[in-house]
Amino acid sequence: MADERFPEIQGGGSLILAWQVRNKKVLVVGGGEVAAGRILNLLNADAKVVLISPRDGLNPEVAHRIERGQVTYHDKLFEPSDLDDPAITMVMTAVDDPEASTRIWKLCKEKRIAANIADVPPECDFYFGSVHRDGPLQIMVSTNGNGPKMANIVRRRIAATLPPNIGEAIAKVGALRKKLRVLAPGDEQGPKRMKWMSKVCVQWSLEDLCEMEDVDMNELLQGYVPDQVPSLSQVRSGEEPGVWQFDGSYGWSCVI
Ligand SMILES: C[C@@]1(CC(=O)O)C2=NC(=C\c3[nH]c(c(CCC(=O)O)c3CC(=O)O)Cc3[nH]c(c(CC(=O)O)c3CCC(=O)O)/C=C3\N/C(=C\2)[C@@H](CCC(=O)O)[C@]3(C)CC(=O)O)/[C@H]1CCC(=O)O
Ligand SMILES: NC(=O)c1ccc[n+]([C@@H]2O[C@H](COP(=O)([O-])OP(=O)(O)OC[C@H]3O[C@@H](n4cnc5c(N)ncnc54)[C@H](O)[C@@H]3O)[C@@H](O)[C@H]2O)c1
Repeated sequence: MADERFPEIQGGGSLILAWQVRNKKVLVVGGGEVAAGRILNLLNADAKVVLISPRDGLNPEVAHRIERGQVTYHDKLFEPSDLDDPAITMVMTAVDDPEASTRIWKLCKEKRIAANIADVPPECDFYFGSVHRDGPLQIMVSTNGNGPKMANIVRRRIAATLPPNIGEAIAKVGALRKKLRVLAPGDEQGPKRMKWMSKVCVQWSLEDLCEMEDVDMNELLQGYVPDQVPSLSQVRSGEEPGVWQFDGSYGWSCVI
């Protein structure tokens, strides 16, 4: 029976997460075009990438990453012992050899290592999606295996509707939240902190958030204790929010 108070379950989706791989070892097998995309995503997430692929099949982008020392490279075909390092948290294969792929997948399952075998959905613990990135903002679109190209099209459409400065505004909010946690540390402040931050995000325009400098943040934070959210112009003029100030203009009102 449906109960309007709670969301209906819609099975068949993926659990979409933002996996933190910073400084964690991820093994990539294969050095073609698909691997180049995987490596880019991993490096953007600050992972330590270990790449196994014979030099003669390297894609130019992958070769560039190796030259720059952005990945740890082993010029060879995959061997089972490559999975012996217990620091490996994830494996991605993008090879043009389905049998090798399946062997690697089985070994990963024995070792309980999460794996993505490009092009073989039944052998994926996780799928990739189409990602839009703007500074700290990431948007991933998944069609859950139905239409990867459609994921690309939807992602582009979404990106086209976003304000151009949204990433910058979010970065400023991140800096403000950091400062707030220093000013008002502790778990007991949590609910007040969260409410106040939400108000700032709702009441300030994206333009004002982008414009916010370090000194403005410090001034704005003065509003935290009295639970007020002054606007950027109030912050800059030192006005208090909600306090009427004479702006130099007179108005008339007639009540008949
Ligand atoms: C999103 C993206 C991310 C990325 O890989 O980075 C991604 N595929 C992308 C492109 C793409 N892949 C393919 C085409 C050719 C056109 C077409 O088939 O549509 C194009 C288009 C192109 O190349 O432009 C071929 C293809 N892909 C898969 C199969 C196997 C199969 O379906 O059985 C086949 C062979 C089908 C066949 O033989 O017919 C499988 C998967 N591909 C996924 C992700 C996962 C599901 C994501 C989802 O459903 O949303 C999943 C399940 C597993 C995985 O690989 O993680 C990236 C776009 C990024 C971007 O441009 O923004
Ligand atoms: N999921 C997707 O989005 C998607 C899109 C296109 C293609 N694919 C599939 O992904 C796979 C890779 O595609 P590609 O275009 O990058 O292929 P590619 O042929 O350009 O590259 C394959 C790479 O794997 C290396 N390789 C082969 N066997 C190896 C082994 N045993 N150990 C280590 N390295 C090995 C090769 O030397 C080469 O560098 C293919 O199966 C392709 O059909 C997936």
